Amino acid sequence: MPAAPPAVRATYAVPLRTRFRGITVREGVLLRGEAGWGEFSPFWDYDAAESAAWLRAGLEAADEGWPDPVRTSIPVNVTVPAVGPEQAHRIVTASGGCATAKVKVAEPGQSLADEQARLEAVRDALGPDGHIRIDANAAWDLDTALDRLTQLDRAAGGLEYAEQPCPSVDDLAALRRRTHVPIAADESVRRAEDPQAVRRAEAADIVVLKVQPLGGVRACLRLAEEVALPVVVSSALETSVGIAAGLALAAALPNLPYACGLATVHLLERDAVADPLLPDGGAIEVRRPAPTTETLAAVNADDGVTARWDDRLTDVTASLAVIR
Ligand SMILES: O=C(O)CCC(=O)C1=CC=C[C@@H](O)[C@@H]1C(=O)O
Ligand SMILES: [Mg+2]
Repeated sequence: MPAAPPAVRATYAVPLRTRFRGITVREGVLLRGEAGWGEFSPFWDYDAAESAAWLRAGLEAADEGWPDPVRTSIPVNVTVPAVGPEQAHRIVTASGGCATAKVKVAEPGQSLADEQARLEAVRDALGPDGHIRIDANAAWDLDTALDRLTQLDRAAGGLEYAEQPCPSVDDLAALRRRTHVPIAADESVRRAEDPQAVRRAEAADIVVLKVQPLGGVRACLRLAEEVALPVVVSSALETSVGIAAGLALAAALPNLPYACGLATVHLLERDAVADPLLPDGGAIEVRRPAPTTETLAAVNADDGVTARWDDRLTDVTASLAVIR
């Protein structure tokens, strides 16, 4: 792997259609190497050391490419941000045929009633055969999680699983022993020193793997094998350049029992490619669309944002050299 990021690169900044994860504009750098385009877009709350994994993933895409796929299409969930019930209904109906919805809950400032109304609307839009999962982004303590899971499971007409209801692995394990709702670990894998702790503590039924924070497709395949739990591949809200890496992971996993969280390009107002990776019939085709001069111009960041990302790339490259 080269010590420096490829010289051919483009910094993008694209507004989100709905506030998500506290952000309203998604930014990052697209890198072009011998194997194609890669994406480097750590959120700003990831420091240089944590962002090294994100850079490894972008460089893997640009310089090496990915292992061969074993499937050609990936079933996906529609992602429903913390919006009101009418909008939630519309998002599911316009999702491109998704039979699974992932609903954000535990958003600051929202009540249990808001969440119940959102879940009821999503169930109405999906019908009785659809699957509903929730993501609390580690917001609840154990007692709150127990209470909320009971209430939200009822409002949803059954939950497929709850993603990261509590922050600690111990609380996830305790919760898992006391609820029938399956538990998925996300932050406990992607931001943890020791992603295997989840398996040792029997804290989850499912792990959510994201290519950028976990250092690339090959690193995720190794982790999936070691952790030996069903995997849901999710996005980090990338452009289609980053989503292609998630699809490559989902396509290369030996087993893929659940829909993946890769249908997030529609959360962006614009994409970096002309033929975005969006679902059709509830699945996204495994392919790798490339940006063009015109599509890059449409998402181009201004000089100030580009300078910030140039600095960040320099810092993260330095920490990558130390970590490697
Ligand atoms: O899994 C999905 O449906 C979409 C991706 C998604 O929800 C996320 C992407 C990026 C950052 C996270 O806050 C969030 C998540 O927690 O899973
Ligand atoms: Mg999550």
